[in-house]
Amino acid sequence: GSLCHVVRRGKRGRVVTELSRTGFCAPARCPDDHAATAVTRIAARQGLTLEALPPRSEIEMRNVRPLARWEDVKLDFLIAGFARSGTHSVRGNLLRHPEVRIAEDELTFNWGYLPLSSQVRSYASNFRDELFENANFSDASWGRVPVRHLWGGKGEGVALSPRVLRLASRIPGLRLIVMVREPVEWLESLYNLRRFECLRDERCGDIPSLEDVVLKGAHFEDVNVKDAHLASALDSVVAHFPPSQGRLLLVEFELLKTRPREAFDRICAFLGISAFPHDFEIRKYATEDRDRYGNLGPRATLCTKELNPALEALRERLARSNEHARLARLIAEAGSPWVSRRILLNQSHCK
Ligand SMILES: Nc1ncnc2c1ncn2[C@@H]1O[C@H](COP(=O)(O)OS(=O)(=O)O)[C@@H](OP(=O)(O)O)[C@H]1O
Repeated sequence: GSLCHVVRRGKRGRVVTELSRTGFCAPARCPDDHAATAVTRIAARQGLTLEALPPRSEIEMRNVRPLARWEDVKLDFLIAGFARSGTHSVRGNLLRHPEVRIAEDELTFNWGYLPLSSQVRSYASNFRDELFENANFSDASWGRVPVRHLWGGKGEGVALSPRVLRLASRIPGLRLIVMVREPVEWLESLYNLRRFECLRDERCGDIPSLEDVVLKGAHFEDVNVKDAHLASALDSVVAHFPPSQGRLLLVEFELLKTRPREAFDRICAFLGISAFPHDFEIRKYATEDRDRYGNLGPRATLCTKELNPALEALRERLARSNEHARLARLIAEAGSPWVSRRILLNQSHCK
């Protein structure tokens, strides 16, 4: 397939208008003339004929770019969300697993209905063999080194995008791992990271207070109180990657935090790879933000007396959509043998 633009050139050959942007199917090695004929026909159907255009106009096909299919993407698993829920820790430890290769790039999959071939190629370059040549997989405690490596990646925004979820579900055999954190604590963590990132950036404008984010619906970057309704996003995840088909694993942040070995046993079983050996040190990643941003002031927290009204308002807001009960049900239905008290009993991290 190809994506092309039809433009009109005016006097002196300047492009006057881009008349249409269209996609059509043709063999990848289709000669230019044939492609031009196809495009001229498509343009004519839209009323774009030479006769219909002002004198001296020309129709020109430019920027023809070959398309690919989502089905052409090879990816075994994606850590698809949610941000601030331990996704770095899952990625970092799986990266040290000899049966797994993990893409260096963040995999946002922010592609169109048909991805460009160049997008698929650039994505696949994450898995070029030489990328891993120097990796050390000779740890004796792992025993046998496997032949087949699973290809994985992290794209923590994917779980929040029904469009990308729908398209990515076409990737053959793709399975998702989604980390779930109690929504109040999650919003607080996201707010703090984005605020610190913003403070570090000189072009950053006014940053609303956490109180205003909660009480007045103020938002900046990707911080929006509406997104704290994680269960609604998860409904979409489940619809496109049904756990009953083995396509989705939901892992609670609390499990990762309090019983990391169990969390990784579940992840390895889901992926069908060997469990981490007992002497493997499960590491924490992205937990150092607090230290990194220490010089920019204290973290905002909803747990102070002054912010108690905001905390209660957020809890009420979430209660109205039955957020915690829905999360607990989704986690249990996705096969988790354990749901934390934090989510099951709607316990605030402040207590
Ligand atoms: N193993 C473990 N134990 C306890 N806490 C952990 C762990 N791994 C990550 N974290 C906390 O998770 C937050 C970072 O999550 P992510 O890696 O998903 O963040 S990111 O969106 O990809 O930047 C960040 O949360 P906050 O510190 O509350 O902001 C990390 O401290």
